[in-house]
Amino acid sequence: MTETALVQHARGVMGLVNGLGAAPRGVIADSVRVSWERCVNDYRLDPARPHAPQVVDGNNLKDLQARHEELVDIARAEMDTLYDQISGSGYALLLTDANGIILSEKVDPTLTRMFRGAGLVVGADWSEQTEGTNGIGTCIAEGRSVMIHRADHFRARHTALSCSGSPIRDPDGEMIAVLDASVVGSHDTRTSQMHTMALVNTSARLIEKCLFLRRSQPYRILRFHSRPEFVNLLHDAALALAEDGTVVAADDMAVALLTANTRRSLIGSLVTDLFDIGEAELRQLEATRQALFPVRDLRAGRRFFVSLVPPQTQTHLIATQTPRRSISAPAPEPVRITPIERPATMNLAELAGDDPAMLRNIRSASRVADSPVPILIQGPTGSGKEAFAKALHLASRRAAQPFVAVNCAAIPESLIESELFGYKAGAFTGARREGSKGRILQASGGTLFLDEIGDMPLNLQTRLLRVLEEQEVVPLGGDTAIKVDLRILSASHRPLREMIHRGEFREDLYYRLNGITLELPALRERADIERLIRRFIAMETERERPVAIDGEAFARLIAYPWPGNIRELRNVIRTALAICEDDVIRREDLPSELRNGTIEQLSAAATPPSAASSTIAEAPVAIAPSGPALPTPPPGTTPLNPLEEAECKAILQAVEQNRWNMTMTARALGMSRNTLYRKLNRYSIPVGDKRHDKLSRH
Ligand SMILES: Nc1ncnc2c1ncn2[C@@H]1O[C@H](COP(=O)(O)OP(=O)(O)OP(=O)(O)O)[C@@H](O)[C@H]1O
Repeated sequence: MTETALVQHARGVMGLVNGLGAAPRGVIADSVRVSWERCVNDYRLDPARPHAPQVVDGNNLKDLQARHEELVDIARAEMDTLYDQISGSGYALLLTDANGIILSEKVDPTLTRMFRGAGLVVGADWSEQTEGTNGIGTCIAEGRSVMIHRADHFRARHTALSCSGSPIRDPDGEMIAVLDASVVGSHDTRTSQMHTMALVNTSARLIEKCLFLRRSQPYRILRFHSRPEFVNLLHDAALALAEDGTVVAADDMAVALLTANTRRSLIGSLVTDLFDIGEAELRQLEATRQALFPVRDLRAGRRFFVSLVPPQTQTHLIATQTPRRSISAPAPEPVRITPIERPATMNLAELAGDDPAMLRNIRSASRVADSPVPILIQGPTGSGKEAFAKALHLASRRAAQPFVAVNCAAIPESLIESELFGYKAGAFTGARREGSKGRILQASGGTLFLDEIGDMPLNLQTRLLRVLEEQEVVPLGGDTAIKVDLRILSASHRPLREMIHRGEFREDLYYRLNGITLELPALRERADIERLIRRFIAMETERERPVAIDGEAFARLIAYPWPGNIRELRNVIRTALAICEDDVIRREDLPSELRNGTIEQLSAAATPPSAASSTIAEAPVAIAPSGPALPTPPPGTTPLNPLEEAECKAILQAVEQNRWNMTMTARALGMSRNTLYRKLNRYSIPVGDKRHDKLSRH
């Protein structure tokens, strides 16, 4: 901001507070005006006065962090998830205590300097009393979520910031922290900041939930939701119960679902007065741990599903991670499998199985299940993107409305427009006489799933964007717009971000579709492949009696890299079941690519998990025995600056230490796999070397 702009901002603030002038820019919300008044009248701050950030000293900071260790620990995992969702957008995620002191942060390492310059550092005091109106301090002062966008800030020097802060409360309802996402110098509009605000709010609620569950460990915890698939996920409602069934704590979701006024109004009630459940049933539920039981809310009559977690010493928050499979130990005995009925559609929990990445996806998705936040599903072909989209639709309030899937890659380019937007009678030669409604209109009220969105031609991307922004569609040959109400889910196996850089995909459409991104893992990366194989055999067999798979065939299915993912696995199993003799699947029932060679050769043939998220340069890389040497940049690319060189070295080192396992490398570097692949691409580090891939699989 120029000197003049700074002075103008300060003058505008003072003018408004003193009732003399107009707001500095646009319309200022009442809550911002009230905050500015607090800054001037109560804290005696001057918006123009230069002011160094107030940072607590190292020892005091350590004390503060130690005092909030449990909170910081819980928040870290959630901040990692949120960061993955908004990484690449230049945000700093900040956790502060109830006084606005930053306790921890999650920042893109390349932007650290910029955030430091803006005063967003661990230990800094962002209370309203010190920094004036801002996302953290004003959230604390108002006791609610706030978005402070650019010129809403009181101090002129903060007007490059956009901040979204959400309060975090302890199980007693006391505000103990703020979670904030801030960006410097972004030209995003206030409206596009709303997405970030919604995600920050959800993360703050989830941190509260984890804290609630951890602090309620000495009690029985009753968890409930109207949708059975949400029970025992972080999105459900929870009541902590004393031995005799008295509610000793309730979370906000319980307050909302039971339409109570406050947490306090639930505390002291007997659970048997809230639901039509008796003590005997509670005991039975406690013994079966996590089994679901249908109940009715005795006051409002709503139906819920409940589970009961017994008192425990270890937190039981979310599904535990399954250890990675070992491919070196084939099952020696044939595995017998009892047939099960094939469900018409699978729900989210069934699709996720026991895979941690999939479970994380469900957690992310369940936060926005009933909101209009659009979801972009990325994953390699056949990994289950459409199945996941359908399950998301069925888990939302729109479940009874249409789910309309459009595969942008399958429709000829010349027909996409009429297929999507519909047309009036006689709109073009060859059009049906009665016209066509179009897929967008068909989906109105329900969900529109845009599959292979990366294949949509650029000119139609522009039209689609307009439909999404205005929520109305004009059919071809028509002149009146028709209002639509759409939930948008989209999917792509192509790297959309790279397509944006190449000018093949509109950036504004990308952000409009990508409220959150879910990455579906390739089948070879799933931790629950053995369970999936068993389940497919059980589902696909048409026999009534059990079937079996012998150890050798089973080991081959586990070792094979599955370039076609779940779809390929299903087809291989269908064929094997059709041709196998004596109801036992053996090696000879498998296709040649799985049948030939040793098991080690099969697994060594694995291709890198790059197809979904990135196109990685194939240039060879030289790795010196003493440590990683930097790859030679391909001709025509800009040489690396010293900072990039250091980052490239650190990534190479981490990649080697983690034996080219990209998931572990990303975790070690504290970045998402997507970001890692982007950086590998940027630094021309190839991941296609089969030797490395083989190493990563053991
Ligand atoms: N977790 C799962 N368990 C069982 N079956 C699954 C699972 N995920 C997907 N499937 C099945 O695998 C097949 C492929 O899934 P789907 O069509 O959803 O993949 P996709 O990623 O959308 O594929 P593409 O990229 O080719 O469009 C479908 O028959 C689907 O029902």
